Amino acid sequence: MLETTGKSTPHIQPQGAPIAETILLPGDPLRAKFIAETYLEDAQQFNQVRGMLGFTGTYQGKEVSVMGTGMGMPSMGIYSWELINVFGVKNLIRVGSCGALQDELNLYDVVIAQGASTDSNYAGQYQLPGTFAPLGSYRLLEQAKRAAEEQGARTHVGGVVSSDVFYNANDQVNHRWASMGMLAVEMEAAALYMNAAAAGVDALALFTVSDHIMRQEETTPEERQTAFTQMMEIALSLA
Ligand SMILES: O=P(O)(O)O[C@H]1O[C@H](CO)[C@@H](O)[C@H]1O
Ligand SMILES: O=c1cc[nH]c(=O)[nH]1
Repeated sequence: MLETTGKSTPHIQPQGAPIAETILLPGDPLRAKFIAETYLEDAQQFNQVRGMLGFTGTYQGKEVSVMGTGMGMPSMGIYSWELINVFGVKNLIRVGSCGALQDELNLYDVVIAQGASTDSNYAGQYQLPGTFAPLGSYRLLEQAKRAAEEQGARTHVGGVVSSDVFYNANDQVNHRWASMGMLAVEMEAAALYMNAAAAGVDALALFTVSDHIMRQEETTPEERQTAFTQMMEIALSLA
């Protein structure tokens, strides 16, 4: 466990409660609570600032934390940066929902984001002499793919789009990303991958397909909070 005594940030105040080196990061803090209540033994809450609930416990004897990150790259950017650079977290695994862009994806399928293209300018801060390609950790990706196969989960590995815009005024945007082979759209993975790359730690984003953009199919908010258990179990196996 990482020692947090005396450490706090404007957004994470553990008050001495531990944080593990491996953390699961759903956007929705109630999904974090669900994961802690369903899977963790001896869970202790380590954050409640802004309702962004965080918990630490054990899963099959291994230490693991789970915390909400909110929606969008600025929010993910803050929480993942603080977890990595202040609290020393080393393995960050996003467990999100996504909108499918390709025909072969169905509701509840699992997507593993090998890379995350984006319409955001988050990479501008690094002042690179070109365009950065945000990639997931290959080590975590291999482990996740193996765990998904063992579980028999319908899984797709490839690129996702991390968008700043949920309600886009341009109705062609998703079709353009689909034409470049992107599997799905979501809103945070690129910022997570960039913060991890800048700090030299491992990150991976897993998703459950919550809606199909091209076929106008969707799940309910209750299902988004709790019904994504295959993805959660794959992520927990990475601890
Ligand atoms: O279900 P989460 O993890 O929040 O992820 C997706 O859902 C939100 C949009 O409804 C965005 O945060 C998007 O990335
Ligand atoms: O960001 C997201 C997440 C789920 N579905 C979408 O259409 N977009």
